[in-house]
Amino acid sequence: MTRVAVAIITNKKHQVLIARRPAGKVMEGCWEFPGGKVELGETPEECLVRELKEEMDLTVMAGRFISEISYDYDWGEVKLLAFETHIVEGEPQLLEHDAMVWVSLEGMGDYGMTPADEPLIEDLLQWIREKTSFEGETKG
Ligand SMILES: Nc1nc2c([nH]c(=O)n2[C@H]2C[C@H](O)[C@@H](COP(=O)(O)OP(=O)(O)OP(=O)(O)O)O2)c(=O)[nH]1
Repeated sequence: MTRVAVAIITNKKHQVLIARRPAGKVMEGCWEFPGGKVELGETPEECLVRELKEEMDLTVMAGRFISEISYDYDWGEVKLLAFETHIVEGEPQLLEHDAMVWVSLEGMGDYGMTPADEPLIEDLLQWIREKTSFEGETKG
């Protein structure tokens, strides 16, 4: 089983950053959350700091754990671990993807996300509803 840490990065409009896997990779053309395989001796949070620097030249801080999803591909099982992730410094660059977009979770259905992401998006919808209603309350 491969553990994969994925970054849920939101902007002020509550849109989430997704990026497209380039030609030549498995699932080429699929959209995904930035992130990657957790290496030996590394926490998922450390993995996100490393991967976001490598993939997008972003300095990030992994925050709260949101949800995990296991999915069986024909080449093996992946477990996606999703964390709320904050940009500390930088603008996202396309170093390993061929496109990126900020999109609302409701609009994500229009993008062909990787199959493992589909059940995760359900959890994220619940998470963002709770988050935005909480923010609404604290704003008075
Ligand atoms: N980053 C990311 N990976 C995902 C998502 N959904 C999903 O099934 N995956 C899979 C694709 C890959 O098999 C794995 C992530 O590994 P990776 O990005 O480090 O590796 P890769 O396959 O792109 O390339 P490689 O390093 O194995 O050559 O998890 C997602 O939303 N984000």
